[in-house]
Amino acid sequence: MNTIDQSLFPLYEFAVNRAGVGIHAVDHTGRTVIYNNKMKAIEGFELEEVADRSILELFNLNQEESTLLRVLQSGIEQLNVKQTYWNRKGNEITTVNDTYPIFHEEELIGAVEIASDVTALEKFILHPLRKDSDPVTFSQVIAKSEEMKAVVTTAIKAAQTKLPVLLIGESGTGKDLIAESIHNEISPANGSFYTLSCHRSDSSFIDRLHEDLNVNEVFTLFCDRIDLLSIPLQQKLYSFLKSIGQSGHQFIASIGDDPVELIGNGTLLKDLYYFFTSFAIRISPLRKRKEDILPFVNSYLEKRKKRFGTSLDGIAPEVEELFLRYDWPGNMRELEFLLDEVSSLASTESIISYGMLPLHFRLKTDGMNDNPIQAADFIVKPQKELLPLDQYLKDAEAYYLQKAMKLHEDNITKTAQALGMSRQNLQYRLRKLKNGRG
Ligand SMILES: Nc1ncnc2c1ncn2[C@@H]1O[C@H](COP(=O)(O)OP(=O)(O)OP(=O)(O)O)[C@@H](O)[C@H]1O
Repeated sequence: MNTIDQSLFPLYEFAVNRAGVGIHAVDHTGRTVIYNNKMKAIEGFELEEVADRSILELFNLNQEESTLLRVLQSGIEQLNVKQTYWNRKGNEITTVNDTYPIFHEEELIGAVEIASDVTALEKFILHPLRKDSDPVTFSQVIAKSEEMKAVVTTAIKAAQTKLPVLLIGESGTGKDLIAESIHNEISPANGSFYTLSCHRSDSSFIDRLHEDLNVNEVFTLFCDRIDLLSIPLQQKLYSFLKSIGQSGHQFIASIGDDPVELIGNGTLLKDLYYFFTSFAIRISPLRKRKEDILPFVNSYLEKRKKRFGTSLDGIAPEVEELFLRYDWPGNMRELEFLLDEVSSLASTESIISYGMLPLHFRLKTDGMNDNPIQAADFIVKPQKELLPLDQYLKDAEAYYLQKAMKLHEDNITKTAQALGMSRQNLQYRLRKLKNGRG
């Protein structure tokens, strides 16, 4: 870069950081060199965590999975690649990515990924099973766990008394579903069910509430994620709610975190919290009530079969085990999304096998083990029972191979070279390990 270019650098930096799309650039070795503010927001990373680390390390990806690396290797651009995933902060994100190789004087010097965050848009696209479906009622809520049973019991009570309700739970736990079920449980029935989505940041929608809601009918108003509104907007909403009075309406709100914490850190207005909290209903994350996973899968497959005549009606034991072990940061929505993806690709299969799971899910869950082997397992201690030598050597081999693979970014050729063995031999041992893990 000459001096003139360098003096323009603050302009470039400003423009990149202000851009409404995520920008991630790597140099020819795969090191991150640009990672703008929007990309940080999308992927839930901070710049310090990203700088000077390869994308393989960052995202725990293998080479086939990373579009940036694929483009770096092939030199061919990839356009309009849609990805849905749960980012570092556990938020569901859908992006459409364009990834370009960058050449300078005919030499490939890096690659740039431009990501458009279409998460909000995606929310408007209904899942196939919810399209044209019957009104949502408690009969559709899967509640095998004690936690979920208690949620349903309290929610029914709230519908009977018509007192305001505050639903508390992570994204995808079913707050929306419970809100709509409460509305449809009310007897005699309320008029319209309005959802006020607080995910948006403009204030005009609160100003328009007086016009948009028909205050002459008895309605249900669900204020979805009030904790995402700024405090001045929460104040505005609170004033509006007080001005219309309760007069038979059902008021429901949802928040994504513990209210005490939210009030403490200034993200939730105390008055608004008290307005809604006649009934505070906490919906636990799915990882804390795994009994609900398989009933949900069965009910999903049954509904899909009925509606679309698909042949899937169960899951293989190894998939079942994986589903029960996985933590589901995106909760039921993540599970539902995964089932949508698998079933849309299925043709004549009747059972969901491991091989039918999408690559991104297999990669996330690969190596998940109840007791992953740790270095400390090889230390011989007087109070520890000794393992038979065979077992010890097998565990040591597994540990050593895993570490060696990680060191070489899961590259079989490089790892085999470093360990002084053939690729085939390494592949055979890795396969054996994987099968042995069952
Ligand atoms: N217990 C359940 N039984 C059946 N379906 C469920 C259950 N919980 C969640 N779902 C389904 O999972 C998906 C996500 O649920 P929902 O949209 O209600 O979550 P949410 O907590 O409102 O998420 P967000 O905070 O992101 O708005 C929906 O399609 C919903 O029908």
